[in-house]
Amino acid sequence: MTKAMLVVNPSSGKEKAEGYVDKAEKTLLKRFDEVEVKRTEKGGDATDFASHAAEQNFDAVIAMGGDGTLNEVINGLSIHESRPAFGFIPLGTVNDLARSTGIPLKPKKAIKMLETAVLRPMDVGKIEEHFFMNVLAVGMIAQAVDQVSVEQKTKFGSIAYFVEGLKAFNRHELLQFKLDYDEGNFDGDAALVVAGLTNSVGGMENWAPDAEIDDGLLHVFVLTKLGLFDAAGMLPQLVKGTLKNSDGVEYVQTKHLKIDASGEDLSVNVDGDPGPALPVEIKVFPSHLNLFVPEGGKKKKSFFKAF
Ligand SMILES: Nc1ncnc2c1ncn2[C@@H]1O[C@H](COP(=O)(O)OP(=O)(O)OP(=O)(O)O)[C@@H](O)[C@H]1O
Repeated sequence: MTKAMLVVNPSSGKEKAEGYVDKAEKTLLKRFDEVEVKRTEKGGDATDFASHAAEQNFDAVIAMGGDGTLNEVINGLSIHESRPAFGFIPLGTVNDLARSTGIPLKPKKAIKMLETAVLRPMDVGKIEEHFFMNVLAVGMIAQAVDQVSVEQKTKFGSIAYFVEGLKAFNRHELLQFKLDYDEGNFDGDAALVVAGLTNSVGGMENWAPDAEIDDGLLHVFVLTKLGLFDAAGMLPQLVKGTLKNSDGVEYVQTKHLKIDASGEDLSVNVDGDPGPALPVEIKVFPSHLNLFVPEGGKKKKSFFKAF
């Protein structure tokens, strides 16, 4: 007998989640013998539910929510030896994992996709004691993104990030960073360090076109200049998918990373939410989870059918 858990954050996606629960449950019942629906009430619930599902040998945990909820579910699953398959119905503002895998951004379509979805291995990162699925960012702009409140996101969606990001350009001072990666180190001034597992970062799908969700690598970008003028110069490269070649950008691929910075008390933005303070150690767990992705997606060789 197969069992799936549907973890719903009713506050996510401008509080529209509830309207999709019935449809999602019915769709999952086409694939699984039993579906348990769990609604979160506060931060931490989604992690506890997912962890419980792993302990109870559920076959799959499907998250319905924004990146915060997805990150929590990944944390609940990743600590276990035996991990249920992971799926999600995106409801938030950014949804880089959906953008990177062809999972529809529209909830109705994402639910429909689950009927025929296949499993694909995905890497998970670990920063200190916390797992992540998309991206880490450190610098003044990342600090600014941390200032966006849940209320602002619910009301204004991605515009809230944009406004806070623009404000931060006024104080884009360079910081003294020290990075250690597999094949070297960086010791110098930078405005922003971004380390991603996915090709899409902050909703920008061409950020790191080389990145695959199962390549076992962190794609690290060190932006050594980042005034409004420099950012405008990088824009065409970002559109073309060649950001790594931009003037003022250092790019490395690595499995391990240490980040430190002197001066400011900086914390790391993890998958769009505030995370631990520097210094931090980061490690990739290759193909740690199996993710439901659209049938016939981009990279067929590592897809497999289950349930
Ligand atoms: N019932 C609830 N009411 C209010 N907040 C909740 C509830 N359940 C969970 N939360 C909190 O809501 C946070 C934000 O959720 P999430 O990121 O999934 O949605 P979002 O803010 O709409 O998406 P995004 O961050 O992509 O914009 C979670 O990290 C969690 O702490």
